[in-house]
Parts: sequence; structure tokens; C-alpha cells
Amino acid sequence: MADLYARDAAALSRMSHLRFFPQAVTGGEGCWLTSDDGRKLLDFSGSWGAVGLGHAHPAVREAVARALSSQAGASLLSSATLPAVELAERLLSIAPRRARGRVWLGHSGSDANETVARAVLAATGRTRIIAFEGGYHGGTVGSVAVSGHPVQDASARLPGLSLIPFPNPLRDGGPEAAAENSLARLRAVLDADGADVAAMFIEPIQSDGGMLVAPDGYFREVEALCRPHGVLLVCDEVKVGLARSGRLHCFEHLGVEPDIVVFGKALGGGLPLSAVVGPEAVMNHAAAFSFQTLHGNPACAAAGLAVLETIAREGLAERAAETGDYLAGQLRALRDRHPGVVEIRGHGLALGMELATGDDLTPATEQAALSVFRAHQLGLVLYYVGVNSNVLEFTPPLTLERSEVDLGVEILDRAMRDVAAGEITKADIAGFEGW
Ligand SMILES: Cc1ncc(COP(=O)(O)O)c(/C=N/[C@@H]2CCCCNC2=O)c1O
Repeated sequence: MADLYARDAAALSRMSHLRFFPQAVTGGEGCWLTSDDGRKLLDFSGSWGAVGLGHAHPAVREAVARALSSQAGASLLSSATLPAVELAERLLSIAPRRARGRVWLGHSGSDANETVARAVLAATGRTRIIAFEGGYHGGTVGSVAVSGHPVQDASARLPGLSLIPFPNPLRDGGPEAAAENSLARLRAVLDADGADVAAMFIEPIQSDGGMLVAPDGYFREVEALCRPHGVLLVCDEVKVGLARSGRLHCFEHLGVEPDIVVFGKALGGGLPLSAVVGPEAVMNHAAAFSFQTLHGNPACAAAGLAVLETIAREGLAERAAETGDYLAGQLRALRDRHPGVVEIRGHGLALGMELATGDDLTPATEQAALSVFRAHQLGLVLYYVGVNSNVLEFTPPLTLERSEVDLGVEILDRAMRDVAAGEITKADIAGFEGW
């Protein structure tokens, strides 16, 4: 087989590229990918958190095959279809009370968040939305418009968008100072324009912003400030939801009840599927408001139902909590051997390892890029996130075994030692721009 990576470069557009190393895969199963050179790669990313059950899970394969064996069309736009209805009913059954209205099905976290942003403005008649600096809600025009990640700073934001800082105890002077700094900005926005704010978008863990975990009680304060103004709380569970954090919903760690919940990534079991669950007043405010031809198609809807059933049947939330605690402990042990590791944070199998140097915590961006590049050479796939591109992200399949944790951490340890020894240099990562 000709070099698959070279063929990719000769045929596919760079517009989709977020490349850290020359990864080229031909298959995969469980937590393992098969590289085009025949190597087995241990996958600590799960395609950015989209492979919660592991690659090629039998339940997903069987559900999709069954849905396509007698295909109920390919769209819910102009027809009720059994797979879409079954999925929607299941999502309503696990939704928080405030959100238990109707379900919208889409293809991606982006189209789901874009739909929410449009719908909350249209349904309420208000013109403003609050979100967080560093937040990532998608790559489409309407989801970028309510995001705050610097990678999208060149793109248009919603004119009525107010971005407030996400509390970062490591860099904002500890949990109390970080929370107060953020809440002061939220109070100011609400005091000035609260009656015109339709919704506030939150990530229960801010993942692309750096796997940031807010201080205990912070989001309860946020909810308490928003409720009197009638501001809808939109929880973006796309990356850290669906059992990944050790709870079915990551917002359960926050002690809040969102009005609208957004699902994506792992919901589809590797297929393109997203969902918005929210109150009828928003979700039924208009017909023909947000649709794409293949929304709610039987194959993806069946996959989604299989994912939710498998999460429950295999106890994957409890498993993610246990495995995640073990992985976090193993990663924290690396701090003793690698001074650049300044913090391990997250919940369950939504973890981040921040790399920085010096008392001023200078982001170790180059170390992050070199470490993931070397890890791939040694057989481990993981990427970095963060507004400073210096946080290694751990979002493996929830089926990860302890033996795989041990192997992955051992590979990462060696990769970081090789980087520290100068065996990998900037020249090696030329052409892999990452974020
Ligand atoms: C909290 C959250 N909400 C929405 C999205 C957008 O989901 P899609 O990329 O499926 O449209 C994402 C997507 N995150 C990006 C996807 C692109 C590669 C960089 N890493 C991510 O996880 C997200 O993390």
C-alpha cells in the first residue's frame, strides 16, 4: 500500500487538518488503532472523545447493520422514523427535568450548538448570549459565534455575545480568587443586560480550553445569578458527557440543572450524531427552523440508541470513574520525573496534563507538541488542547483496561524523557502545526 499519509495529502483538503504527527490508520478495535505500517497504536484520544465505547463495538455494529437491513428512509425531516423516535424517547428519559421537552437530532456538536444559539434568541426574543473565554462549541459559523477559543479569534462572534473568564485556579490565584474574578464579570453583564440575555453556554469541564475544572460551587453560583434574569443554562456535554466524567452527565458534578443539554461526539459511537434536549417552549418555538437532509437518519439514530443502552448495561460511568482515578494517579506519578508537569486535572476519563515551566508557569507549548509526536512514534495516540496549546488531553474509550493505562503511561513517560533528552526537535514536527 502506497504511503497512506502521502495519499491523504494528495487527495484531501488541509482545511480539515488539525495534525500533530503523520498518523495514518486502516482499522481499529477497542482502544487500539491499526496503523498503515501494521503497528498497533494505543488510542488515548478516541478521536477527540468521539469513540466512547471503543472502536468497532459489537453493539453499534449490530444496531447499524439492523437499521440498514430494512432502512426506514434516511431522514426525519418529512417522516417519523422508528430509530429516531426510540433515540429521542431514550434521551428524554435521561434528561434533567428542566430539559425534558423535545429532542432535536443533528450530525455534530457544531450544528447542535448552532441550532441552540439560534433557537434561544428566536424563542425568547432576546438578543444576547453569555459564554466563556476559551470555550469551544463548534466550527460552523453559528457555533463559532458563541465560542471563545482563541483558535477562532479571526472568525465572527455573535454581536450580542459576552465572554467571561472560565475560572482557572492554577493561573488565577487559587480557587476562591478564580471564582470571584469570573463571577464579578458575570454579575456585571447581568446587571447591565440581564433582561436581554437569552442563554449562557457552559462546558462542565472546559475541554478544548485546557480541560479546566471550575472550583467547587462555582457553577451553582452561576446558576443562582442567571435564574432571576430568566437566562437559560445551556450545558455543552459534547466532549465530556455520556459517562466520560464518571457520571452519566458531567453537569452532575456541578450541582446544577441545565435547561438545555447538548450531546455529540460519543453519542454516535463513531458515526455523526448530535442531540439537543430542551424545554418545549424553545424546542417547539417554530417548525422548519433548523434541518439538514440526513438528520435523524436510521443508521446514526440506531447507533445512538445502542450507545446509550451500552453505557447503562456495561456500567460505563462507574468504569470511567474507576479507570480515570487510576489513570490520574499514574499520571500524577510522572510529575516526580518530569518537572514540566504542573497539574493533572479532570473527572473520570476526561483528564488534562498541563505542561509549563518556571514560577510564572510559562506554557510549555513546544514540549507538548514534541511529546505527542514522540508518543505516536512509540505507539500511543494523544493530542494537546488549551488556549496555550500546552495541555495533553486524555479522552480514551471508556472501556480502557488498567493494563492499557499502564502501557500508555509508560509510553508517555518514555516519550517525555526522549523529548527532555533532545532526541526529538522542532525540525521533526515541521509541517504539523496542530492548533
Ligand atoms: C465541548 C465541545 N462542543 C462542541 C464541539 C463541536 O463538535 P463537532 O466537532 O463534532 O462539531 C466540540 C469539539 N471539539 C473539538 C473538535 C475538533 C478538534 C479539536 N478537539 C475537539 O475536541 C467540543 O469539544
